[in-house]
Amino acid sequence: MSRAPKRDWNAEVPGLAARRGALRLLTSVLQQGRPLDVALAGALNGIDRPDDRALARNLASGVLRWLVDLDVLIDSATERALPDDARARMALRIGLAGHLLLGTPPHAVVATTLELTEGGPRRLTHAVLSRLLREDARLPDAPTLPAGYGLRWQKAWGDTVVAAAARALGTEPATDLTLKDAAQTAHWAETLGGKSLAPGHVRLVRKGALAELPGFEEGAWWVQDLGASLPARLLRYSAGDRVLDLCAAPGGKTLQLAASGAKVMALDTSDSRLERVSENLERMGLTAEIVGADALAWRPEHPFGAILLDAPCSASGVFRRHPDVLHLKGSRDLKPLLAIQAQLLDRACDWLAPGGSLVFSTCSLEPEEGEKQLAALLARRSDMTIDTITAAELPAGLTPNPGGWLRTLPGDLEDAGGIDGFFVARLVKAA
Ligand SMILES: C[S@@+](CC[C@H](N)C(=O)[O-])C[C@H]1O[C@@H](n2cnc3c(N)ncnc32)[C@H](O)[C@@H]1O
Repeated sequence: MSRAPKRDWNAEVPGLAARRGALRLLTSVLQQGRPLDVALAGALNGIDRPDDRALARNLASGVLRWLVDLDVLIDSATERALPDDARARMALRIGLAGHLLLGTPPHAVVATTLELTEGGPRRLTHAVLSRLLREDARLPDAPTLPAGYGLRWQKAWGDTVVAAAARALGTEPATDLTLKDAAQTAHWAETLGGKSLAPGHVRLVRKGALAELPGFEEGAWWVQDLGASLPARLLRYSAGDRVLDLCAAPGGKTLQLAASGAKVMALDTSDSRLERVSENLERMGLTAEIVGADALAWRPEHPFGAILLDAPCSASGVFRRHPDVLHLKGSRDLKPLLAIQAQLLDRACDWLAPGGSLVFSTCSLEPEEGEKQLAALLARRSDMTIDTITAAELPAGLTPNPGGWLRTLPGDLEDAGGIDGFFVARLVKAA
């Protein structure tokens, strides 16, 4: 049997390879429910040029940030709305994102969008696009949050936070680095031309290939949002203590704990994600004991002096870096996640030595995955109490909640480039 020749995506209309990649990425996220990062390898397979790959990712990310508003524009130019999953709608979203966000000239937008529509309604697509280009269609100042999230966050945090979330969604966030050696903060901030908001943290101002920056090869830093670095910073332990990083992969917090001298056991149920923990540890020249296990079925041999539980959650707090989280169906259904979080919390409390420290964190903006989960834990366990987080332990500009925990929200540190949405509570077990 003869095989169809492999298609050369790089030998077509200029810019088309990237747009085909963007289309496959968006189909994977919006129709198959795969996170953007997971979809990348498959969707960009066969696209060789790094700039085409980068453009495909930028277009897909732009569409995901501005999806609601791009659809409003498309619907304003058709009498009968195109189905949500129609190829023509996807092609129009990509074409408009290229034009309105990346400045692709109209003739290139029309040529590539019509090619992408392949087998779909070309005349209709052409008519919609021509009308929007002729009328000089614009996007609003900030994206509209996808259905559900605007209302949910308005109820939980109020209008100011919702407006800040919309601004954050429309902005590609700066890259944050965590340093292996916090004593070298000033050195690396200067060498990398970045800004430090906390010891051991550098926020990069310039863009570019991270692997080419000073310090990458030698393992002086890794990429981690400032918010994501706070849970490990707040855990109480001493160098040499046995610390359990429960739900550890891909390992940002494992690296922090190992770099500060703890004897870390990094446990996660996902073998593929644990491979990334091992790779990250190796690049950084750090060590930890890696355990691949379901924490709900596993038992430790000895209690731990400190446990970090960075629990699986909706991840709605990291929408700035991962705008796909706002469109993945699974992230909207909190129930199964809430049940796992509660069970993991109980396991962590049971495995803690008397007087031990527990940090519970979620990268979520949903109170059910933070404040309410904490309240329920305190109500059902008399052996755990809050160990109050103080302002002195946090980067300047962040304030702990009077209840003793930390909640970071859109709008926090906005002038310095913002921070992901996290909930962090520190608890202590009765001695
Ligand atoms: C929020 S991520 C952890 C991120 C990680 N702490 C870091 O900083 O890189 C949650 C992790 O929980 C893991 N997980 C989910 N359910 C689990 C279970 N029952 N047992 C162990 N790990 C679990 C997932 O595989 C995922 O890697």
